[in-house]
Amino acid sequence: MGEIKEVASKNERRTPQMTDEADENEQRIGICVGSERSNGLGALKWAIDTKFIPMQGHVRLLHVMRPAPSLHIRMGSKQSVDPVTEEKVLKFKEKRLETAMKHFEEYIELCKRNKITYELCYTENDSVRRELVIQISTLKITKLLLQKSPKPFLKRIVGSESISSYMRKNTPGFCSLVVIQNGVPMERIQSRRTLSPDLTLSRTSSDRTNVMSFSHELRPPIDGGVSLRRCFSRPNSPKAFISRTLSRGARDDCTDLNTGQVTSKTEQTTSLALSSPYLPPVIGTVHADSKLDAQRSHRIDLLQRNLNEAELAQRRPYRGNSGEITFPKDEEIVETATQKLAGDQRQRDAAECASSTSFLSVCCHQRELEELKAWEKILRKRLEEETNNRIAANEELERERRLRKIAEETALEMSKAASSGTRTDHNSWWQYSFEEIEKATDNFNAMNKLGQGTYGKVYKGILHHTTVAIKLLAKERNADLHEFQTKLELLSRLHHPHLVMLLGACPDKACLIYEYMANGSLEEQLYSQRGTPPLPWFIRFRIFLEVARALLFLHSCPQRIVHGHLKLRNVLLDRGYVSKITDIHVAELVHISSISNATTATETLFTPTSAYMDPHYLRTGIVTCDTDVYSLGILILQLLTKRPPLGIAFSVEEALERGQLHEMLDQSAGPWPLDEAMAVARLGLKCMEPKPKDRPTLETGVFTVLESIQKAAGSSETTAH
Ligand SMILES: Nc1ncnc2c1ncn2[C@@H]1O[C@H](COP(=O)(O)OP(=O)(O)OP(=O)(O)O)[C@@H](O)[C@H]1O
Repeated sequence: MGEIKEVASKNERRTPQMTDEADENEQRIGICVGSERSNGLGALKWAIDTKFIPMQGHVRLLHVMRPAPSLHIRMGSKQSVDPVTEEKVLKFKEKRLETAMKHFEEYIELCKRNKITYELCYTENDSVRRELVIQISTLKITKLLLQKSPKPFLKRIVGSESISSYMRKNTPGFCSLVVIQNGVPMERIQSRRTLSPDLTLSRTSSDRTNVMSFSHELRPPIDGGVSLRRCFSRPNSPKAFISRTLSRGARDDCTDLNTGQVTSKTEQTTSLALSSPYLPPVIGTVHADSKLDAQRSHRIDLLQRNLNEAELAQRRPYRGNSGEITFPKDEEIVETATQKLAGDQRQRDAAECASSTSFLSVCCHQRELEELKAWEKILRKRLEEETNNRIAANEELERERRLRKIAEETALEMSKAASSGTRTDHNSWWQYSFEEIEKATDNFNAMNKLGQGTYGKVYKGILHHTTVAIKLLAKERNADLHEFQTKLELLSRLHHPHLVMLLGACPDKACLIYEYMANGSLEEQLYSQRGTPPLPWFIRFRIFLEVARALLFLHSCPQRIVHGHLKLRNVLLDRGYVSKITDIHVAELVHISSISNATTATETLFTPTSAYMDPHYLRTGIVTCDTDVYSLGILILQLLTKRPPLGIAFSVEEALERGQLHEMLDQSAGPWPLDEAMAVARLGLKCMEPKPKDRPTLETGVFTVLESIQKAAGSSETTAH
C-alpha cells in the first residue's frame, strides 16, 4: 500500500476540477478492472505495449464492486446495540475496501513502471455493466478498454449476457470500445448510440437512489452506501476509510429480504439528502486531505441540524427548582444536541451493522447454496462414474484372478498329464455369451472386420476393456458341441510366446476369442497391404527363429500337434512385431500316434493349402512334423525373396548356384547380410526337400542355422531402435 501511495501522489496534481475541465479533444482512456486478476490487466498491458496509452499518458482504472447488501432501518428507530456487531461491520467494511484496493495493485505497479499516471475509480453498484456505462459518461471516457474473459462457471449455467456484449450495445457514442481477448484486440467498436455524455448520465430508477442526492457543488463523500461511487487519487488506509464510512448518515436504500433486491425509497432519500450530501456526479480525483476536511464539515452540518432541532425543542421555557420560569442556556442546548447526535449515530450504525450482517449472510448463503448445488450435481455424477469404473475394474480383476488361477491349475495338470499321460476335463478357457460377443463387436459391424479365412470371419472387439480378435466360424464348420469343447480344451492350454493365445470362446455359436495382433499377418506386412513400411531383413531373421520355436513347442506337446497349414497368413504380428502362429484349431485335430509318429488326415479335418503343401503328404496323405518343416522352408524363402510359393525353391536354388542370390533378395528389406542370407536360403531349400528324411530336424538342423544368423540380426535390430 505504501508503494501505491507513492505512485498515487504523482497524481495529486490532477484535481477533480482539472479532470473535469480537461480539453474536449483530449482522449480519455478508461480500463475496466475486473474482479479476476486476469480480467483487465491484459488490456492495460496491451495498451502500454502498443502505445495506445502514450508515454506519460493518463489512464482511468474503473472498478465496480457489487454493493454489500443491507436492510433499511428507519432513522430514529430504537435498536439494542451490540458492540461486537459493530466491530464486525468495521472489519467487514475494512476487508471489502482492502479487496477493492487489491484489484488495483498490479495495475498501479504496471502504470508506475511505464510512467503512466492514473486515477482509481472505485464504485459500487448492483449492476456492474450499467455502472460502467454511467462511468463512461461521468468521466467522459472516450476510449474504453475491456478485456473479454472466458465465461465463469455459474454464468455459463445461468447463461446471462456478458459485460462485453452489454457494453457493445450500451457504450455511449462518444466512446469507442476496444475489446481485448488473449492479449489482442478482437474488436474496436464505435458505439451506434449517439447520446451525449450528459444525457447518458441519466440512470434507471434503481440507480437514481444514489444519484439524486448528488450535488453539483463539490461536496465530500460521506456515505459509502450501497451504490455510492468512490474515487481515490491515492489509496487511503482502509481503516481511515472505514472510520469515515461508519460515521456516515443513514442509508437511502432498502432491501427486500425475500428477493434480495435493493430498491430505493424516494421519500427516504430526499430527507436523507438534507443531511447526507453525496459525492458529486463529476468524478475526479478527490484528495484524502480534502476528504478529511469535508468529513469534518459534514459532521458540523449534522451537529448544526441537531442543534436546530434541540433548540426548537428546548427553547421552550421551563420551571426551575425554585418555581421560577427560566430559559435553557446555550451550552445546555449544545450539550443535548451533541449527545443526541452521538446517540443517533450509534443507533444507526448498530442497526445497520445488525441488518447488513444478517442480510449479507442470507445472500451469501443463497449464492453459496446455488454454487454448492451445482457442484454437488457434478460431484455426484463423477462419483457415479468412478463407482461404475471401480466396479468394472474389480470385475475385471476378479476375472483375471480366476483366469490366472485356472492357468496355474492347468499348467499344474498339464505337467502332471505330461508325466502320467492322463488328460483332465477341467475347462481352461473363458466362456462368453453370444450377447457379449455381439456387444464386443458392435453387432459384427463391418468396420470391425479384420479379415476372412477358410473357416470364417474375424472381427476386432472389446471384451472387458481388452481388444480381442473374434473368429466367427462358418456354420458348416460347427462341429458338435462336445467335440468343439474338447478342441477348445486342448487349444486353450497351448501357451507359448509365439502362439496366438486363445482367450475364450462362445461354444453355442462357434466363436473363438484370440489375443489381438495389432500388425496383422506376415502376408499383409510383406506386401505392405496395411500401408506400413516394408519389414526390414533383421526382423525377418528374427521371425524365422520365432516361428521355428513355436513349431518345436507344438511338436513337443504330449499330444504332438502338427500345425499342418503354416503360411504367411497364419503368422501374425503384435504391436512390437513379435510373430505368433495362429489357426492351429485344425492342426490340433491331427493326433500323431506316438508309435508311428504319423497319422492320416481326413478331408474335413485337414485342408492344406496346396502351394505350401508337403509333396510327401500329397503323395501319401500322411502328415508328420516334417510337413510343418516343409512349410517353414517355403515361408523362409518367401520372406527372403517376396515371391509367391509356387516355383520359389527352383528359382532360389538356381540363383544360389549362379552365386546371384542377391538378385533374388527382397531389396525393400534393406541391405541383407549376404552370407547370412545365403545360409538361410540354403536352410529353406533343405526344409523343402521332397523326402522328409532329407529335411533337417527343427532341434538340430534348423535351430543351428537360425540361431547362428541371429547375431547379425540382433545387433541391427538394436541399432534400428
Ligand atoms: N488374432 C488376430 N489379431 C488380429 N488380426 C487377426 C487375428 N486373427 C486373424 N486376424 C486377421 O484376420 C484375417 C483372417 O484370418 P483367418 O485366420 O480367419 O484366415 P487366414 O488365416 O487369413 O486364412 P485361412 O483361414 O485360409 O488360413 C487375417 O489375415 C488377419 O488379418
